[in-house]
Amino acid sequence: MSADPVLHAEREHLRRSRADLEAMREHTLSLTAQGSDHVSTEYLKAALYRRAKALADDPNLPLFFGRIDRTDDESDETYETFHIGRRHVMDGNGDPMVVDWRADVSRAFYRATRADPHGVTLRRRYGFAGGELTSYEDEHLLDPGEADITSRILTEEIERPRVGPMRDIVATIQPEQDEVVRASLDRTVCVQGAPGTGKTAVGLHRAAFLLHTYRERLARTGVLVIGPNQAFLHYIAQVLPTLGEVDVRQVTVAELVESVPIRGTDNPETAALKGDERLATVIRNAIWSHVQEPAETLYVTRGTRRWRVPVHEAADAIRTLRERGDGYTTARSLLGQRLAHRILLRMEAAGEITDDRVQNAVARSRPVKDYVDQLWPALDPVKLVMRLLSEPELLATAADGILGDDERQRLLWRKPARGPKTAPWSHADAVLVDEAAAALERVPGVGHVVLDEAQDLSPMELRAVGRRAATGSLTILGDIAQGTTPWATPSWPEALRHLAHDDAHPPFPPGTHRRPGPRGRPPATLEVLRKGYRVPAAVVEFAGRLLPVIAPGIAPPEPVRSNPGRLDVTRAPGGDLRAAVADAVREVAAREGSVGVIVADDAAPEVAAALDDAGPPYGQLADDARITLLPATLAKGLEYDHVVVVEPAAIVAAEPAGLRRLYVVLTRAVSSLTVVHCHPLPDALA
Ligand SMILES: Nc1ncnc2c1ncn2[C@@H]1O[C@H](COP(=O)(O)OP(=O)(O)OP(=O)(O)O)[C@@H](O)[C@H]1O
Repeated sequence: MSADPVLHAEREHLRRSRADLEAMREHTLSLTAQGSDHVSTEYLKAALYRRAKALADDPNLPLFFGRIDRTDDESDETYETFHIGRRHVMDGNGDPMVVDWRADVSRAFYRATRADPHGVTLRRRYGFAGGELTSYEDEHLLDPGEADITSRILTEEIERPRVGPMRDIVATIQPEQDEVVRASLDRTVCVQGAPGTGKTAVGLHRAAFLLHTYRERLARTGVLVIGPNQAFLHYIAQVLPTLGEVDVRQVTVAELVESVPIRGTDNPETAALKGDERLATVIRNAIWSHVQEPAETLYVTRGTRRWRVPVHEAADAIRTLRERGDGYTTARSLLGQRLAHRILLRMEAAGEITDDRVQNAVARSRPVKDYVDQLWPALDPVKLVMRLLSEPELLATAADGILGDDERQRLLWRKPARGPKTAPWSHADAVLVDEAAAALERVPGVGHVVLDEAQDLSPMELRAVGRRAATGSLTILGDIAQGTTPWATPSWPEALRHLAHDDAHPPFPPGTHRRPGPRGRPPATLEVLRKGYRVPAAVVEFAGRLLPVIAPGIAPPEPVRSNPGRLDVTRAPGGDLRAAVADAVREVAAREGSVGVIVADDAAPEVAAALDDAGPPYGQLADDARITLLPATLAKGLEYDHVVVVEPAAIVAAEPAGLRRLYVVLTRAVSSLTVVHCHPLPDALA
């Protein structure tokens, strides 16, 4: 028995909670799935199986990490106690043993302060080793004599060595983060935050919160998480499943717009132009340029009679359809019916008996179909964009008054493509195809989209993301100072404008009357996270020297960790970079925690050779090794206890936004940063 009666009682509560969870699981397993038919029985079976799986106890994760005791406003007497954990656990009577961290009662655990205690008399945090409760920490929020302390449990969580993939932060979500996590589903929230302020963590926890709070709605519509690349997705992949959410799709931007085989790359200028929002108008112009003014009367023969739709009536039908604001294909699909309707009116005027079946038959008749095909031809998004990038005349018409001669030249492929399978598609082209597809027909969206590293997306990419959330909301996470693409967003209002565009109201057809938007999207709010949970003070000070140059007006994170961390800047003795790198990596490898060796992309083979010769064993990004060698362009969003940055000058020289890349790279460090160089450091750092 533990000497401390409080600890003893809490351990007892943990033991009982575990037993209750096991009972819940056994109960679920004992249920027989009995649907009305085979399919629904199988469906129920699967649902029960998943529920039982979700109720499995992970012996290494505590069932609860905190507790609040509350009093109601009237009397100080009646206490309610809630243990707060990753999932809800109830006893045999249905009373809560542990409440889900996302439940409404749990909010006070995260938000209560001495100034605003939310009715909380006691907040308790627990220390755990493995799954076993080892300590606790109490705050009596109503006791004026008790001083504010920095939670040791929070400090330990922040300062623990980082090994393996990203973990959840449910036990220690901070008030400014909780505001974002618990923002309601109808709110789009844009988060600007310096490196390590917890943007990614907050975005994933908001997804988990929304899935819990709006379970039914989101089960139907879905949640989508979008990250910059596979390495990043791999790093964050386990966070949502740990929180019990296994149904969230996590994709890269490239996967989001996957429609053509990518076999080419664009130079930065061309990619920037293809990402420019003017291309949305060019694409719509190209699409709508296919609609012709009718020049001939439409004749339809039925039985012994011939009916006609005169040119001005056909033109009228086409004009009204264009003005509806629907996609090209959607509007096209209505034209046959509209023309048939005109014929029906004539039939009725002539005394014929008609009904819907007659109208449908006329709409599907050969003459009407041919007429529609000629005036409003069917289009395919892939072929349309292929032609736009191959046919100077089509591009010239579509870009008239929008792009200059040189810009049009830049867009055209050097050799016109012969077919969609062999065209030299680039990622930026795939984004154009996505835009074309949306201009033809609206794509179904999801209930919520979490977009990470949003500052790097082009306007056209932002549109592609925004349309996935056309009927939902977004969490947009990023840092203007970490924007490294040539088209990185200069400001959040600008990015939000692209994200919130409305495909139903494209910038075309020009001169036509537009209906007001069918749904007013609520405006997005911008939140700024300031406290930094990753980068220690010494490293913040060093990397922060770049900020006035790369992003004036953006503040560095305010480090929460008490340990100032360690910074070593080493000029390679005798100009031998390889030896100096191997030395540095060997030295930091002796410390506890993960190691990231970050180099200019070009230099990766050389540094790999140096480590092979004289360094400790290491792996590449996918290997999950303790020491990872990684190219600078893949470091974004990741973190390592000890970071060795090799030759900053080379990282800066490698790309136009090289100084921003360097800022990203330097801010991956959790405990120590070692900079090894031969060439002088960039002025701003020196
Ligand atoms: N409230 C918290 N409690 C404990 N750890 C936290 C908290 N908030 C963030 N962290 C940790 O701080 C680190 C940085 O968080 P995260 O990667 O989400 O930051 P970020 O703002 O997305 O950084 P970057 O801009 O570099 O991508 C992670 O290890 C995360 O778990």
